[in-house]
Amino acid sequence: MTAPQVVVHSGGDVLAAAAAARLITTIVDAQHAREIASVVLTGGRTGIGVLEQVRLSPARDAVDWSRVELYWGDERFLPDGDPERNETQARTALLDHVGIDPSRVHPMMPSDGKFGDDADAAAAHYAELLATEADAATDVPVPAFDVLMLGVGEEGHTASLFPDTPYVRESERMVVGVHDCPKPPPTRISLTLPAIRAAREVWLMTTGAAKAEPVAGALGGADAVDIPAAGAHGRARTLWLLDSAAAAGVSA
Ligand SMILES: O=C(O)C(O)[C@@H](O)[C@H](O)[C@H](O)COP(=O)(O)O
Repeated sequence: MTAPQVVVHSGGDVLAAAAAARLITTIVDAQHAREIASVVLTGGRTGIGVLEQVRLSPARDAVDWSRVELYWGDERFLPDGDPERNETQARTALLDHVGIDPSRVHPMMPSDGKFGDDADAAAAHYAELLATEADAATDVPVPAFDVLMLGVGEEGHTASLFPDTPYVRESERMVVGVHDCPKPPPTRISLTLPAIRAAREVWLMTTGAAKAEPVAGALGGADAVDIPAAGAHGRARTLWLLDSAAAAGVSA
């Protein structure tokens, strides 16, 4: 397991701009090394704010967006195009503005898709998709994601893995339908911790005083069942990108 690295920014706006710059260079480097970069997006204000900053950055043109493979770490199980879907928000923030190859964009199924309101079937379908791109570099059936971004909830959830649930304990399946979530909407689809850990780099990005407790807990060695964000780490790097309010409880 990679030891977490912590970068503290003065505020949320700086964090979003700095993370956007980091994402652009990470994609450029991955394309240089491996032709195609694979990136896992997240929902939430911080994750979407980073995508907005990528859109606003002139450096975004350093990326060949047609060679970026895009996945999601979790999705709110809502109808296609719903403004609360992580996919919809990512498209509005960035994807509609750059030359993405539509065949390389892999959203999780909406609740009015092929599987109707069966989130478990939609999750199994996403697991099958990930398995078709599985990479020998990981020991699980998912791609070797170059970078996987995550947000952190006030009670320590990450992706849609909430504390003390069967989903955060999942060790076999790569993708799960998540039910009865405390954060709306109640039904979601999420990568599990084993799938998240297949990523080369995992970035946990969060801001604000309300996140100080889970951040301190996760970095202080909490069990992932209690603080799911504590269980998210990358094969090569685990990076916590925080503002000073969220980092308030982290010991230097
Ligand atoms: O779809 C979602 O809701 C998420 O992916 C979720 O895990 C989110 O990233 C955190 O709840 C943080 O959200 P904020 O950045 O808005 O606090």
